[in-house]
Amino acid sequence: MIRILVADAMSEEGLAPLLADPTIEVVQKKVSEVEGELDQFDALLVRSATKVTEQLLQKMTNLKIVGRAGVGVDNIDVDAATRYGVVVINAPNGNTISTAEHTFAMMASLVRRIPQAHISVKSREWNRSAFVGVELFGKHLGIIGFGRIGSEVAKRARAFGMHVHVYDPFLTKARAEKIGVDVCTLDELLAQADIITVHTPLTKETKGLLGPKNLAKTKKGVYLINCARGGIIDEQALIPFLENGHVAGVALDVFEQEPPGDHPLLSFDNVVVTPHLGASTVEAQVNVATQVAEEVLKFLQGKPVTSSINLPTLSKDVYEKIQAFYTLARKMGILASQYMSEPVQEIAITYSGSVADLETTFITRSLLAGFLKPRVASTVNEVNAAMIAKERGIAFSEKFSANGNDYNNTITLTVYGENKTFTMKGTHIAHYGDRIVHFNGFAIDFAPEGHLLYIQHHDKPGMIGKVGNILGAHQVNIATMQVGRQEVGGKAIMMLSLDKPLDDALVETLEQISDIDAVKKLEV
Ligand SMILES: NC(=O)C1=CN([C@@H]2O[C@H](COP(=O)(O)OP(=O)(O)OC[C@H]3O[C@@H](n4cnc5c(N)ncnc54)[C@H](O)[C@@H]3O)[C@@H](O)[C@H]2O)C=CC1
Ligand SMILES: O=C(O)CCC(=O)C(=O)O
Repeated sequence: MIRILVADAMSEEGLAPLLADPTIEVVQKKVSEVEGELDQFDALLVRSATKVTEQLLQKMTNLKIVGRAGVGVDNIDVDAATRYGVVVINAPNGNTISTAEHTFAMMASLVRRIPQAHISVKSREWNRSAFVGVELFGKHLGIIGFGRIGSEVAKRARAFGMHVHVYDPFLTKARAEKIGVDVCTLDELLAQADIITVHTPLTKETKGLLGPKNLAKTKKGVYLINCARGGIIDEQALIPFLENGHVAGVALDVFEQEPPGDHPLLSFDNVVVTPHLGASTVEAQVNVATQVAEEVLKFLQGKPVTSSINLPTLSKDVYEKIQAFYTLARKMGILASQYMSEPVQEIAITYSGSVADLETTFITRSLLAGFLKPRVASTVNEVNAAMIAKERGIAFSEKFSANGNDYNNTITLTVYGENKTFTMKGTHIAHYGDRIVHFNGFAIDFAPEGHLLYIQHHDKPGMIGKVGNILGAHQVNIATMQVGRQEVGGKAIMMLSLDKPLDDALVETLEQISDIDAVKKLEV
């Protein structure tokens, strides 16, 4: 039974695909309520309240995926999750419209002083002259961060007759022209805008982006809005600008600390606040919960996910094309790791023929994961394989060649160890399966599956019989046997596929046979 912990409040309608699956148990409780059973969950779904820290990840030893029902993953230690091989996904566009609309609601509230007027009327006052606002029509709106939400805000601003100026260092000219916005530098935006709204993630570049220096470059009487992340507008820096009237008003949905407690900004009449409500609409909550539930379900069924933060994103089409090579690469990694039972410094992979045209990042990660698995005590998978290889000083590289070496496709793997170098070549043949066609310098043809026994010997009559007799005497049945040699009478190999794993004692017996140089059990 798969167990999923839904640690923050989420739409039941959105969770329906998980709740309907009889193989899944969904537990809707806070982390603190399931402390004793944290090691039993396969997936964890959160919004922004639950902090997915390294300590929590350490306790959730069976965890495979964290789903964030929303955009920002700043409440998740993604680096730690990656180290532990836990996939992190989010729901990037389910709450875009809600947050853009909330930004507009904040903008209107700010310039028409709606919250202040509301409180006044509720206090039984009728003071119309105290709440004269300004129009949005004809005003210059500066949008910092022109992604999903920023661009939806721009569309609405144009419908209101506003002039839109955009600053986003990662915005391509083509996209800006397509949407028809005025792209400018940050300084130009600060100098022109009557209202500035921020829609970037919180990064080390955007933290304090509107701090003392940049606030001083804004127009006198500017309005500021933050419905993105607390800290993009420096809260402390705002105070003198509000006190001296340079900033006419601020609308904040997000805070550096949430909840903000008794924050000095809350005492200003012209500071309008909401408790992180950008995504809090029925529609957005259904959207994000549905997105994240569907993605988690796909992941747990072994299908590709499209909104991962720490895995390369794959479309269904691409996944279907690479799936066979992904499996072949994993098996090659496992075989090579067992064969090279010594420290390795480098893994070189060459993709040749049709596989060279595919998205190979995932295939390479699969090979690395297969290679590292027998060597690493903790979870190793496509999420953390590259990171673990790096940590352990194993360099890896990819090369591509149009020529498939007599096959439609091949993956060639070379592992450089402290004492030796090992090479293997594999291919995938449609409707037939995976084959290893080159192993340790020998041309051969075997399926990388099950209990394999590699024997390196001298090419002499009777070798197969000697091995067969010993295995037969110990009731070990040989399912298949492939042989290869470099030259007549020279070095040769046998690759046997057995019906059961071999005892170490039997391996030692086989090693005693004269003219046998090496015997290795390989389990795939
Ligand atoms: N208040 C709320 O409830 C919600 C808040 N958010 C927050 O809103 C923000 C925007 O979300 P989306 O539009 O979905 O993200 P997005 O990723 O689509 O857009 C972010 C944009 O910021 C730009 N950017 C990055 N660094 C920048 C910099 N140094 N200067 C200027 N631009 C920069 C990026 O190029 C990108 O275009 C995020 O912080 C997200 O967490 C999102 C949903 C709900
Ligand atoms: O879950 C929420 O309500 C917060 C949404 C949010 O901030 C985000 O999606 O980045």
